Amino acid sequence: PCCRSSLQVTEEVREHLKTPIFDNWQWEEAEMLVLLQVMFTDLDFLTALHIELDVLQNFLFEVYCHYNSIPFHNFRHCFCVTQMMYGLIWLTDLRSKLSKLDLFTMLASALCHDLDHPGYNNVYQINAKTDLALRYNDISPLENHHCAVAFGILSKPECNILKNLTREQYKQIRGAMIKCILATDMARHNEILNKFKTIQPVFDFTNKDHKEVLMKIMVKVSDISNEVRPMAVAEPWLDCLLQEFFNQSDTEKLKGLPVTPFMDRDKVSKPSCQTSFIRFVLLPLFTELIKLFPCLEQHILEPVRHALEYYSDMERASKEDKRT
Ligand SMILES: Nc1nc2c(ncn2[C@@H]2O[C@@H]3COP(=O)(O)O[C@H]3[C@H]2O)c(=O)[nH]1
Ligand SMILES: [Zn+2]
Repeated sequence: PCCRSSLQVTEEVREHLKTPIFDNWQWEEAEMLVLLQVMFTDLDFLTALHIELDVLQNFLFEVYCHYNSIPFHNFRHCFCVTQMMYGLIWLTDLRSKLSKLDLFTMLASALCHDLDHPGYNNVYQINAKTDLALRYNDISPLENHHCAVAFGILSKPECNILKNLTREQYKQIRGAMIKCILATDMARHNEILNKFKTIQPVFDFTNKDHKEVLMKIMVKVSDISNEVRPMAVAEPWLDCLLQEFFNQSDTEKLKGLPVTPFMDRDKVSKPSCQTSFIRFVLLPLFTELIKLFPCLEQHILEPVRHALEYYSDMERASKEDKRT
C-alpha cells in the first residue's frame, strides 16, 4: 500500500522500535509494514537467511492482507505482538544467546500467530460447530488455522522468505513455528508456564528442550503484553478487546449458545476484567520470565504493577459510585 522505503525510517524511530514504550497508534497500516521490514532487516535476517527484499515485502503484505478488520485480533495487534517480541530480543540481548534461525522463528511466529482470526474464540468455534472446529477436531482450531494460513502464504514462491534455506533449516523453522503458534492457545497457559517453572532454575541455552519452552514463553508474553505499554497506549487496546468479547457473547445469546462468562457485558467491566487478568495471568507469567532475565523487571513488571493499581482504583471508584 505504500512506497516509503525503510531507509526513510529515522534512527530515532529505529531505536524507539526496540522498546515497549513504542506507540503503535501513531502509525498507519502502510507505515507499520515498513517498520516490520525494519525489524527483519535490523536483526540481520536478510543476510542470515538469504531473504530477498522484494520477497520479504511480498510476504509482509500478504500477512497484512490475511488479518481481518475486527476490533482486536487485527493487523495492528499482529504488529504490536511482533514489535514487543522485537523489543524483548534487544532488551534481553537474546542475539548473544540464540541463533539467527531461533530469533527469526520467534519474530515470524509473533507476526503470524493470529492470521485470519475471525473474532470469535475457540470455545465459540467448538460450541457453534464451525468449519474450523470440524476441520481441527476441536483441538486449538484457531491456532491451527493461524499456522496453516502462515504456511499457505509461504507456499507462494514470491512470498516464500524460507526458499533459500536448506531442507534441514526449513524443517527446523517450520517445526518450531508450529510449536510457538500453537502455544498461544490460552487453554494451554498453565501447562506451558508450569513446564517453564520446572526448567527455569536449571535453564540452559544450549538445551534444545529448554530453548523450545523459552521461545513459546516469549511468544506468549508478547501476545498478552498490552499492559506492559504506557497507559495511554494500553488502555485503547482494552476497549478493543472488550468490543470483540461483547460481540461474541451477544452472538452467543442470540444463537442460544452457552455464554462465555468473561465476555458477558452484563458481568464484566473494564477494571474487573483487567485486575483479574493482571493478578492471575500477567504477574505470575512475567515474574517467572524475569527470574531468567532480571533486566526485564523495569520494562515489563513495573508497568504491569502500575496498571494493576490504576485498574484497582477504577474498580473501587465504580463500587463507591454504585453505593451512593
Ligand atoms: N482481560 C484481558 N485479557 C487479555 C488481555 N490481553 C490478552 N487477553 C486475553 O488473552 C488471550 C490471548 O489469546 P487470544 O488472542 O485468544 O485472546 C486473548 C484474550 O482473551 C488483556 O489486556 N486483558
Ligand atoms: Zn494474539
